[in-house]
Amino acid sequence: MAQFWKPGTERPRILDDEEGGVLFYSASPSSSSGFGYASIEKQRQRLPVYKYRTAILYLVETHATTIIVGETGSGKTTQIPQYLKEAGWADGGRVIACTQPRRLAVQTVASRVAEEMDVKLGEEVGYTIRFEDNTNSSLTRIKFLTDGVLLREMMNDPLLSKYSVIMVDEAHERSLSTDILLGLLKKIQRRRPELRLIIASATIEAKSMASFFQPRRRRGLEGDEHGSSTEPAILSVEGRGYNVQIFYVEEAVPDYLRAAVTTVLSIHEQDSMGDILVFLTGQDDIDAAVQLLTEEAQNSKKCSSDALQTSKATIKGALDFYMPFQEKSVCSLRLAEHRLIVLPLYSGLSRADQDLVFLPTPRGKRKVVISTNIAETSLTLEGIVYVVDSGFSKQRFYNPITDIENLVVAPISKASARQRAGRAGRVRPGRCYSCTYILNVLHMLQLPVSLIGGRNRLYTEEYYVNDMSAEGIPEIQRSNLVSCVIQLKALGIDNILGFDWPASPSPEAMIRALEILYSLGVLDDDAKLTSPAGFQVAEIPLITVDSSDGHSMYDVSCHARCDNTDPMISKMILASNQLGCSEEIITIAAILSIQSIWDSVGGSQKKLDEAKMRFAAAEGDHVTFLNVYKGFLQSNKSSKWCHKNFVNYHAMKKVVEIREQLRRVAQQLGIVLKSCESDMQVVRKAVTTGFFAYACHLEAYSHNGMYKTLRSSQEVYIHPSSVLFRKIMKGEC
Ligand SMILES: Nc1ncnc2c1ncn2[C@@H]1O[C@H](COP(=O)(O)OP(=O)(O)OP(=O)(O)O)[C@@H](O)[C@H]1O
Repeated sequence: MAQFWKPGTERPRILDDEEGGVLFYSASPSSSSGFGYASIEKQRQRLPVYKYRTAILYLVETHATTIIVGETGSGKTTQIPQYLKEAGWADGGRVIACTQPRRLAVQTVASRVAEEMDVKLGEEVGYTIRFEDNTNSSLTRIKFLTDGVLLREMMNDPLLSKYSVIMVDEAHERSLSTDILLGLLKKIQRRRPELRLIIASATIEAKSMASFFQPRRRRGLEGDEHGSSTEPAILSVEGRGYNVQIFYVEEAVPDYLRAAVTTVLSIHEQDSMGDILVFLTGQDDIDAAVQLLTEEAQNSKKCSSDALQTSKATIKGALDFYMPFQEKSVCSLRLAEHRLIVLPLYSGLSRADQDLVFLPTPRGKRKVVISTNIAETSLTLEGIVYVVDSGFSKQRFYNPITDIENLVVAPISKASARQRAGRAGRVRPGRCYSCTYILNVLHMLQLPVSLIGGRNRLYTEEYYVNDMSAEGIPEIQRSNLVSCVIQLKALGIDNILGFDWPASPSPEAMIRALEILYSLGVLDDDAKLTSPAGFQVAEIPLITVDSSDGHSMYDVSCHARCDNTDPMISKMILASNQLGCSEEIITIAAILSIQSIWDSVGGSQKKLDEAKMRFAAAEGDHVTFLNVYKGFLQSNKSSKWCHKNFVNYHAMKKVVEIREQLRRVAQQLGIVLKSCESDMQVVRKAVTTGFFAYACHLEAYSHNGMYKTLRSSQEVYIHPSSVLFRKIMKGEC
């Protein structure tokens, strides 16, 4: 059977690498035992990483960089910062930082560590994510933050001088921000030899990471003036919390979404109690899965008989429990009657909706969390026993020649699959039902992966066979680099092409990014930030949600990952100040940050199109968005109104949340908050000021709505989800 990972089998140990000068350190493997309901201190001591406490502290003391590889759930994230603090690394006002690629992980891990240390979150242990700083400058000693936020901190403190140790966690993810951060930290180390770096992950290629941190001019192991070695050390933490059994489907499944839903129902019918975590790709998939689960559960005999046996009081108790959050989710209410509580989890949800997944499951119920890869790393959801892995995620792919960035459903890497499985087995044994086997089958049969359920339209066999690595392609090599360039420029890195990257970006993408920034007036003739526009654009924090579960393919603009900067949106906001339409443009910017505000699941495509037409503006989607937002406010932010108009209530709540944050940023930048009332001409001008690089013209001879981009004569079409699609088809535009 084509299994690529079996739990229980020995993970290959990392060996000495004398040539590369990498030190290997291994303490005796730990034997993990059951946790039971031990005190928090006992639980901490039973984690595999505990046996390595002394070794970790020794390596951090004696090496500038330590790379720690340990199984998921072994205790890297929650324990190592505490060990460092106990050993005095936070004395004298210094701070220990631990970065995460995702905001949700930052918040949950920080609260767990605060709980373990029995301190109030925001004091000794705090966190910072974009727009939210829950730290105290004089009290906080352990700080969790996204890698993007740490990059932003460098704008004020380029050497990150308050930090004694920086732990870059989940480094295998190789997000854009992580790679920029790693390059900059390496630079900082040269200026601050006393700074300690820890690079941690369950699935990182430790040797290649170590060779990146090798000093260019080898100074040997005798060390620097601080008595520590500049050679990186690698530590392998052996052992895991609980066993996770892996199951693969025997044959290729035609539709991973249906397969995932069926697996959930069969677990529910056949397996013992325990919550289920399902990994799908994005909001659309997840909403569809919730819908399917509802329908299937209603047809399920077992569920119905269970529902009959469940006393009314129990049902009512469960409904009351989830009522504040579920009033809009009719599906979940119906499923609660069948003992299943289904909760979506993606970054486009408001924080309150995301928090639901952490609530304890009511007695006699089973919680099903359907998530994007937002839950793939660092999260511990206590009740999870079963993981169902679709084997896919949404990934961005940028083509610098056509300047088009698409977010496509693509196969995940082995590293991701291990991380997903690792969400089980953290507080009790678990099981992972993996659908990733279908990829191997297709590979063996030499079939294009795009055959799977028709969901992988842009994924070729050639890509799979030749390019897909065990760890996935670093984001920097498949992204638009506009936001990355502006960040480095803002940090005073002028020679971007000569920057020391862990993985080099393509020169074409880099040149294209420089071109765009120059044309936006953000960079001058010497490729330096202009004043004030360039600096202001760099100041506006990114407003898009995590791209990893992000945007529809319609949004081909440069939406970047969390806590970055999106210069086109920033430029649009700045332009709105002069044009007197900042209120409208901030609304548009907030909506652009959401995957979709439309509810595509509740009914037929025809009904959705009709609903869209009720808001449609001749000017296009941006003005249509304003109409939807206005309607939502007029309805008093009603979920019923959303349901009736095929508008996604969760998304609209998130829009309101982001809009508020953006208004605050705009005010800080001195932008006057002003509405242009009904003058949509100025709104269009502001949008064009930001996004003119994507201007295109309708080909006169074209009968099928073909446009060509002004810049590269690339053929493009209006996306079917646009309100202009119908008009163009009817020849009205
Ligand atoms: N919120 C929580 N509730 C209960 N137990 C938790 C919680 N967070 C962590 N734990 C326990 O601590 C263990 C270690 O978690 P930690 O996040 O430190 O592991 P890790 O090695 O960083 O794993 P990963 O790489 O998967 O994030 C978990 O396996 C779990 O047993």
